[in-house]
Amino acid sequence: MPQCKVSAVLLAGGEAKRMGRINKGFQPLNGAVLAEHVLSSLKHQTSDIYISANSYADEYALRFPFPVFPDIRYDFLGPLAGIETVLTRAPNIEWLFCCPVDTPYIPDNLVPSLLNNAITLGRTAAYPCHNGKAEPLHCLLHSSVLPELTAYLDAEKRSVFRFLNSVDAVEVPIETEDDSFINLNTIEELRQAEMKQTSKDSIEN
Ligand SMILES: Nc1nc2c(ncn2[C@@H]2O[C@H](COP(=O)(O)OP(=O)(O)OP(=O)(O)O)[C@@H](O)[C@H]2O)c(=O)[nH]1
Repeated sequence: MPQCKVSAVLLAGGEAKRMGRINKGFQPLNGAVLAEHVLSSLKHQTSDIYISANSYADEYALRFPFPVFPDIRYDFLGPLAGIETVLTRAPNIEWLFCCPVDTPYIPDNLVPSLLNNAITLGRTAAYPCHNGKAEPLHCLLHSSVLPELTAYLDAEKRSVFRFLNSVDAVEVPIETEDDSFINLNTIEELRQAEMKQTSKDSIEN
């Protein structure tokens, strides 16, 4: 298989309405903030990292050593707008793995699995399916999809899943722990995740 470069975008440009519009990625969970959990996994799986942020772009730029891009259209058109921005502004992207800031437990072999499947099948996009549920926000895209993505957003379409199907993305079954794609949208969900991890730690020790 040819050597491929995979970049990552941390998607942190949403409004976080269900969390009261606070800076979701900076909320603590088990000794690190959400963004740190995701970034540490991305560092092992990708060659360079970009951050897609809007309201809290300055905070991200101060805290993390990665380029931060606010959406180029206007804020809050959804995650595809952040992905379009990074594909447009970041230099030399070949493949881009997209990852929401609120999924702190992504599996360590996720990016290689998506890439292997996309390349083997000659596709320009891939996304995981876990426990029978598609996870389109954790997609891998080849940079060549940018014109289709721009046309899709110009047509005022927003669904990530439908976009992936329109570019014939491959769905990749991922067998891993149940919590791997857990998505924390409220303060209550964050608290529950913290409690679950604490009780898991005390059972293991
Ligand atoms: N760049 C960018 N990212 C977005 C946008 N909307 C959502 N995201 C990101 O996409 C991921 C999934 O977003 P959602 O959970 O649907 O939205 P959210 O803003 O995080 O939360 P809610 O407002 O409560 O729905 C999160 O990582 C968001 O930060 C957007 O307009 N631009």
